[in-house]
Amino acid sequence: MAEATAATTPDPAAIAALKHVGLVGGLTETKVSCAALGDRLDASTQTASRRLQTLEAAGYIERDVVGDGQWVRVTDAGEAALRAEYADYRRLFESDVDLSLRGAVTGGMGEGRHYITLPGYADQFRERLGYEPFPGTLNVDLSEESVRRRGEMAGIDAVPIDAWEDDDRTYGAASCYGVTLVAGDDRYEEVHAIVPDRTHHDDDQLELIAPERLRDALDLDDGDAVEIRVAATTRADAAGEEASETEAETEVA
Ligand SMILES: Cc1cc2nc3c(=O)[nH]c(=O)nc-3n(C[C@H](O)[C@H](O)[C@H](O)COP(=O)(O)O)c2cc1C
Ligand SMILES: Nc1ccn([C@@H]2O[C@H](COP(=O)(O)OP(=O)(O)O)[C@@H](O)[C@H]2O)c(=O)n1
Ligand SMILES: [Mg+2]
Repeated sequence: MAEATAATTPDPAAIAALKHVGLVGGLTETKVSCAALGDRLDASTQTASRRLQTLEAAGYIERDVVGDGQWVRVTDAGEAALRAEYADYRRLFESDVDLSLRGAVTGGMGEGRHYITLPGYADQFRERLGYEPFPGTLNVDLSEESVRRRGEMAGIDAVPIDAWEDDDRTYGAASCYGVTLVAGDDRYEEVHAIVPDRTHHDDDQLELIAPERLRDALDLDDGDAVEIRVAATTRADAAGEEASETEAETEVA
């Protein structure tokens, strides 16, 4: 079984250039000159040009060079990177992140069951999530809008599942986000969206685990619309709780 690898991520300087392209209209399409971009970034025209090349190579922008500049459009991957930045700021300043993703139930590659039941993962699920998941992952094909918004999950606290190895190979780490799965008038609260570091799926699929077979619990078939409400606890919340606990302890002492 081939192991998928993550693509290289542009550095913060390239992300700053991407933000500027977005601000001048690049989320649809905009004409950019490297001289103006350089001014804005306090860098030379050559540096600005290199940043655009980096962003293009990473698949974050598409470019069409013309005589007096270039038309630039931020791609979905680029927008997701900007939304991940946005999530960091929300985490800093907001305690109530409201993220709801939508999509349709779909079948996957039949591998979820294998991974979920491996002892190296199953033991961690039991200890850290407090339940033994049904063997498999319910796959959700996210809407275009939700594919763009899923980058915001970076700002929400996840339960980490560590990498491990056996005699034959290594197994990658994963993050579990507490979610509520809503289907019509029914909902299932004890669900986690599991995001493996290594996966064969693109960003458009989100995998869910739960103590029960969700297709039975919520009477789901392929194609059924579902909403995934990501729990509104952020690191800002957690920091606030820790601070008030410390204050309370100080008062008692
Ligand atoms: C807990 C967990 C760990 C995973 N670890 C790996 C891994 O180490 N290497 C890998 O190639 N894929 C890994 N995967 C991803 C699977 O290869 C695959 O992308 C996905 O889980 C298939 O699910 P499906 O059968 O529902 O389509 C992992 C998946 C899960 C759920
Ligand atoms: N909590 C869960 C996990 C998996 N499932 C389903 O259980 C089956 C096995 O999961 P899987 O991940 O091995 O298979 P696919 O998602 O690749 O089809 C699939 O039909 C999933 O949709 C579920 O209904 N509820
Ligand atoms: Mg699955």
